[in-house]
Amino acid sequence: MGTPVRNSSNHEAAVQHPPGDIPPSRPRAPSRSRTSEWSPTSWRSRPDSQAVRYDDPAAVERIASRIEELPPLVSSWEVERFRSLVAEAQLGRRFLLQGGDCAETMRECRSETIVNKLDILLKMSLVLIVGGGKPVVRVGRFAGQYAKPRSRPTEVRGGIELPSYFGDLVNGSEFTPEARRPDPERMLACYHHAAMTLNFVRSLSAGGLSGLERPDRWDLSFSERTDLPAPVRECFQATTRQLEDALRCMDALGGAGSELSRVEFFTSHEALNLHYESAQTRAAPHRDEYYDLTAHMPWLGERTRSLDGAHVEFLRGISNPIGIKLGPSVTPVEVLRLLDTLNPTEIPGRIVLITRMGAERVDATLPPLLEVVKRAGRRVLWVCDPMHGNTITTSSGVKTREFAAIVREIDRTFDAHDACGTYLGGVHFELTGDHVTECIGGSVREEDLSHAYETVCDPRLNQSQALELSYCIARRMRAMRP
Ligand SMILES: O=C[C@H](O)[C@H](O)COP(=O)(O)O
Ligand SMILES: C=C(OP(=O)(O)O)C(=O)O
Repeated sequence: MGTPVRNSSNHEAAVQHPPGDIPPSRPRAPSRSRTSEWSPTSWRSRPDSQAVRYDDPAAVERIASRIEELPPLVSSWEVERFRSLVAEAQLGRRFLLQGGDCAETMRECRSETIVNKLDILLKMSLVLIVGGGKPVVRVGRFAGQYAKPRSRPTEVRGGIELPSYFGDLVNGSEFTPEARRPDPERMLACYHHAAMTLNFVRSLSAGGLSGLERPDRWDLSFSERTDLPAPVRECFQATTRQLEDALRCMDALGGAGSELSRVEFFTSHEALNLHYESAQTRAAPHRDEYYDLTAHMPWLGERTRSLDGAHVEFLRGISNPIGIKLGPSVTPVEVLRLLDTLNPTEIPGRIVLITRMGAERVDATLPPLLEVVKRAGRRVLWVCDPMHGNTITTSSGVKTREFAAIVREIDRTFDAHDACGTYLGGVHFELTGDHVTECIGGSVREEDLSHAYETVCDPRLNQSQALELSYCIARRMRAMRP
């Protein structure tokens, strides 16, 4: 990592850590003195393939300075705790569940939407804990997932060409010149919406599992489907019985003390708009470490992982755990170079490699990556994102994903890890707790997509599809247990 250049305005408040919380000294962040200088703004000298073309650069600076003064959204000690959990997951002791919107919007910063999102993530995690047999680290794609990388800078509709929608942090999704104009004020508005979301998430999480409905009220009709092979159906039904027993048992114990009664959520988003990310990047008090305090886990996207690019430069200097998306075009050598650059001193819990190959390409593309990382003895957490490699467009031009392809990618990813002797330690989904019709599968057929197609970017799993997936994953985790 580069030598950090300190700047008096970007220090996290010098407060004491809460008693009993993770002390700041472990594990130490890498010394950054070996390579070139790093600062929260050193990314500005590097190419950024997704750079936003603002027409008022002075306004961008003004807004970024304001965000710099505002309180951080998360704290460095929460990030450290998260890192310690990721480190345990890297050793096979935990499983990470990451999920939320493709593109979070300010309009959907509503209590019902947030409650539903937490509810589905909580239910899925319960299925994985009880059915899969591992403690689960819950990570939301929320409270900051407002910026989207796009394949093309502009979009054409009816012969009119406008800038693409790059997420609410940048512009509006409506197809008008006014909405699509990048507006730096949106960074501040999104900061406020992230803060409101996080505030509500924190207060809901404090209630633990107490608000969770019992499985007998969940929609588990998928587990009765006669087209499921009998052993799968039996496994699903056994998982439901186990869940009911576990919750009854927890009630009897008063909910205290068990893994099931502790509900912790961490936040994540793609660290895409570096004006926003660097404005909230602070040095921890009395330490030579910087944290991006917009989220516990920022990630590097498939479109922004170029080794000499701005995003790699920014992420190499912060101490948060970071996700790295890996698509089918990445080479084993590139992966090793990313690890050398982003984790030169092998900090436990630092790197989460999120593979998103596409169901039909996993078998050819994943094993060489697993082998090279294993042979190099690098410590990473492998996570499967079965969404981004499986996007298709219907003949009427609607972006969707097939549930069956998503399950196939997960199954093949588990197979590849089994064959290589590596641990698949997490999954990453675009999902919502609402009853949308964006992905095909279960009760949603292609002709139903228009009923409740609400995403502003890519299609998300709905509540029942997401729940069914958690059963499929639990089944594979169970098989993987010694
Ligand atoms: O979520 C991922 C990307 O932002 C999204 O798939 C890009 O979509 P596009 O190819 O329509 O730009
Ligand atoms: C853009 C995303 O994914 P990827 O970088 O893998 O395409 C995403 O997860 O929002």
